[in-house]
Amino acid sequence: MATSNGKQPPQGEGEEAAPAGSIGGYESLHRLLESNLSPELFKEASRLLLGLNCGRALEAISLPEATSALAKAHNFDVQAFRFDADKEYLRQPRVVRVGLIQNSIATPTTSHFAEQKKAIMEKIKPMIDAAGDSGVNILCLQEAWTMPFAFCTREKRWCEFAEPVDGESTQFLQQLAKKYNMVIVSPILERDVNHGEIIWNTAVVIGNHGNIIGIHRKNHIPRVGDFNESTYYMEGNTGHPVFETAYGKIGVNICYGRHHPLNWLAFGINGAEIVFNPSATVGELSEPMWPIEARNAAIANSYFVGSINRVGTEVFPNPFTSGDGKPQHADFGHFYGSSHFSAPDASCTPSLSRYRDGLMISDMDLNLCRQIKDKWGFRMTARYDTYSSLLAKYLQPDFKPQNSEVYPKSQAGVDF
Ligand code: BAL
Repeated sequence: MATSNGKQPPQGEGEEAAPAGSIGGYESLHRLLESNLSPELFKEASRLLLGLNCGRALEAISLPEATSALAKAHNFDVQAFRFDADKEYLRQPRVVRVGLIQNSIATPTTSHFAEQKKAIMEKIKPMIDAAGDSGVNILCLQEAWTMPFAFCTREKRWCEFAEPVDGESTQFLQQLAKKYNMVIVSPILERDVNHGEIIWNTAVVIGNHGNIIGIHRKNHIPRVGDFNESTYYMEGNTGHPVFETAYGKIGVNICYGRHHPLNWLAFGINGAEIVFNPSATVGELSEPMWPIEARNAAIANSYFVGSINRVGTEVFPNPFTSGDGKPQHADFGHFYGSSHFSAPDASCTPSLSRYRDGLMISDMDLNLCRQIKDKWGFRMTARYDTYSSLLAKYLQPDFKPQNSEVYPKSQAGVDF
């Protein structure tokens, strides 16, 4: 159920310009197609783009009026869909309601840091209330949600946004987790007070009783485009933890880690049923990849994936360059939102807007994970022994790729 019609007509002559980040005035590709195709054609396009769950298109689910009222009052979108599983003889359905929040920053990056943080918390509070009012069991926020994604600047003053695992933002969310009996995944900039106050890109997992279940630190740190995150933090040291929550087993693959299939695999091997991908990424760099990588991870690992990306363009006081010879600039470009869920059966929800704040909710029957494992047998047929020995060899200094130079032609002239 969407609160905004999402069908922005293309801007005609003299009309105000299309919203920044829209697709010619439309919120998303899905909305563009919905507005320009016949219902029959749109249904076919949706089938091809979003797949089918249990043989049918995903059904939207209706939410309480309180949720719609909050969305309208605070100008964010809400969409909600349901993933079913086949009925089983020996197991009851295990339906979990999961939410994703995407948002822009709330004040300019030139504002006082305390004001920036406070304004973001005030902005997402009604969105979390909407999730709570809707009965969301597990909610995930976006990467480094408490701050602008300032890691392009290489300026170390932005480290002041870093906080201990049990710091201000965790305390803010613990109250809401208890209030709504909701697990909350909170990706922040962590100040590791027990290890020289170094900084990590960390997801704090807060239990539905307001307890801190655990943390995960971003495993893979980008050195691409303006993403100068390696200036601030190192690769994580927490492995691939899967957190046993009251509602199911969850993992967190933070942003750039989505480009690494083995990262996704490790969470699957550790038993994840839902893996969240809290991210911050921009169109020119990654948008063609965005709908593919998480969906493929869900398929390959037979689990659900919740992909979250922030929205908006964040302009910083001091220009910087990407070190690519191009002119200096003061922003990353447009963070394109497009948060969505992917399922193990290759179906997925439409995406949230490319430019508006939004809450995406999904009911998912976790029984689907094992049903797809049984159907496709990807874990069974994975031949991990083959790949683990190849990787072990690859790590040796004297490794040589298996190709014709290494394996001389056979008598018949056929390469091995
Ligand atoms: N935060 C890194 C950007 C990307 O992987 O798309």
